[in-house]
Amino acid sequence: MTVPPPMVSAQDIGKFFLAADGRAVQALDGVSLTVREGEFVCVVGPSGCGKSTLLRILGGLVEPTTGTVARRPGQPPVPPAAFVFQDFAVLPWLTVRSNAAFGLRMAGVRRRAAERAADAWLLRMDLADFADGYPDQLSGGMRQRLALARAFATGSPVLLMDEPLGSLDPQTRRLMQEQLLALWQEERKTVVLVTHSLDEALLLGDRVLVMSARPGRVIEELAVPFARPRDPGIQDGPEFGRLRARIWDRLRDQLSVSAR
Ligand SMILES: Nc1ncnc2c1ncn2[C@@H]1O[C@H](COP(=O)(O)OP(=O)(O)OP(=O)(O)O)[C@@H](O)[C@H]1O
Repeated sequence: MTVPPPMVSAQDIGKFFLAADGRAVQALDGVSLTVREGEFVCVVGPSGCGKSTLLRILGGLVEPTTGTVARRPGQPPVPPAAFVFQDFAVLPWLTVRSNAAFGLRMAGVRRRAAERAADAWLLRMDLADFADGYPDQLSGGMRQRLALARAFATGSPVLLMDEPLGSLDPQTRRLMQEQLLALWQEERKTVVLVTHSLDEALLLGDRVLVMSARPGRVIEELAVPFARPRDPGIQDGPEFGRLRARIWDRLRDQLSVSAR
């Protein structure tokens, strides 16, 4: 079997920020990872350990202080990576259609073509009836589906997701996890997803990376053994519980470090 090519890889990433009081804050320390084409990698870790910073560095929004990042070059106008953020990042002054087309418009695609791609994704995400409305007419779950439509519509092979379901109520979140699982199975994008939910990481990911308390390092990497396509019912099985307990054991130590 041939090994898929790396889409994003990071070598020995370190990141310092200057805090408001002038102190240097080390967010990341020696993080290395390679994400291969079609892989779904989930990142868990204590609050403030640098997960979002790592994702932004992988996507080129933030420069690392040390280390290097390599991304497979995109085929313009498709951006090499598209982001999905927790707070939906929808623009309230644009219609739902223009929001869905926004990523492509930013990549220089003409309005007509961008809106055609957006409409196709709005249809897939059950939002076609709202295309001419505005985001404030959408529920939280619908807004997050809009954010996903925008990212998928870009055609980017790499999706970087920062707690994309974190603002949703538990039932909507579970439904969205199942929807994301099905979408990934159809689209086979390369995904890096940051989450606080161990269940989400195990349900969706091929690998789960566990990060230490700040400065964030990768302290464990777990290959998720469940075959694809996955049935969301795996969450109720004993193997799922065993893996969740294993990750929690590693994480618990780090949470107590970060609480000190
Ligand atoms: N632009 C910035 N300027 C200064 N400090 C920053 C900046 N961005 C992040 N930090 C600091 O870097 C550390 C890591 O932040 P980051 O948001 O990456 O963590 P996180 O693991 O994603 O947190 P959470 O799980 O709470 O979202 C934190 O201490 C944060 O305050």
